[in-house]
Amino acid sequence: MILSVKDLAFDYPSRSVIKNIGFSIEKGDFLAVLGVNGAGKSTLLKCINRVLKPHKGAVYIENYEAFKLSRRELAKRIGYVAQNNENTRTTVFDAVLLGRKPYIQWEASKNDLEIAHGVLQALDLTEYALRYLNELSGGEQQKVVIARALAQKPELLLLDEPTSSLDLKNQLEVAKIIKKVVKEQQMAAIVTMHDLNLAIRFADKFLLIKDGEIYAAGGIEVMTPENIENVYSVTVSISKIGDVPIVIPV
Ligand SMILES: Nc1ncnc2c1ncn2[C@@H]1O[C@H](COP(=O)(O)OP(=O)(O)OP(=O)(O)O)[C@@H](O)[C@H]1O
Repeated sequence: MILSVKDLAFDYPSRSVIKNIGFSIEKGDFLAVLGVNGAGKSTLLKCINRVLKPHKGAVYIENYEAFKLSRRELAKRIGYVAQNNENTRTTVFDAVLLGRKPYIQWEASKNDLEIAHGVLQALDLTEYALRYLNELSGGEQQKVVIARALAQKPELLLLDEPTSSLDLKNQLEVAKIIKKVVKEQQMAAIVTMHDLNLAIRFADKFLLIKDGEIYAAGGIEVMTPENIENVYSVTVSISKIGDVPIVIPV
C-alpha cells in the first residue's frame, strides 16, 4: 500500500469542501479523480500533499503519517504538479533538475544530471533543454512541470489536470508516460482529469467525487453510464472502438 487516506475533511471558512474521504492505492495504480468543476478534486490533492491542512482525518504514505514527515522527506515521496504553475525565467533543464532538490546535498551529482536528461528524453523535451520556461507555450510548460515531478522519482505522483492545456498528441503521450512510469517504477499516480475518455483509457482505478464526497470508487466497473450520469448530470453511453472504451454523451 503506497497511500492510505482516512476520513479526510477540509473546509474553507465559508464552506465545507471535502468530507468523509477515505481510500487507498497500491504500487502500480493510476487513479483518476473525476467530478464536476468545484467538486473538491484539487482540494483533495492539496490535502494529501499538505499544501492544505485537513481539519479531520489522516494520510499515510507507506506506513508514515504524512503530516509528521519533514518537507524534504515528503518531497522525496510525493511529486505534486499543481493546476497552475508559475513560469519563471529558468531554463527547462534547470527546472527539471529542481525536481532532484530533495536529494541534493551541496551540488547536483552525475546521477541527478542523468535522471534529469533521461526524463527530458522520455517526454521528448531534449531540444527544449536550454530554452527559458517563460518563452514556452502553455502546453510545453505543462510537460516541463510534469518532467520535474518525474525527476523527483517519488513513490506517489499527484497531478492536477496535467493534460488540460495539451494538444491531442501530447495528451495521449503524457497519459501514456504516466501509465508507463507508474508500472515500470512501481510508483502510483493520482490524477485529476476532465476528459473521461482519456481517464477510462489509461487509468486503472477511479474515484468519482460528488459534492466533496466519494460517490463511487474502484476499477473500470465503476465507470458505468449510471454513475457518470449521477456525477456529471449528463446522459452517456459507453462503447468500444477495437479495445478502446469511449464515453459518448447522448
Ligand atoms: N481559496 C479558496 N477559498 C474559498 N473557497 C475555495 C478556495 N479554493 C477553492 N474553493 C472552493 O472549494 C470548492 C472545491 O474547489 P476545488 O478547486 O477543489 O474543485 P475541483 O473539483 O478541483 O474543481 P475544478 O475541476 O474546477 O478544478 C469549490 O467550490 C471552490 O469554489
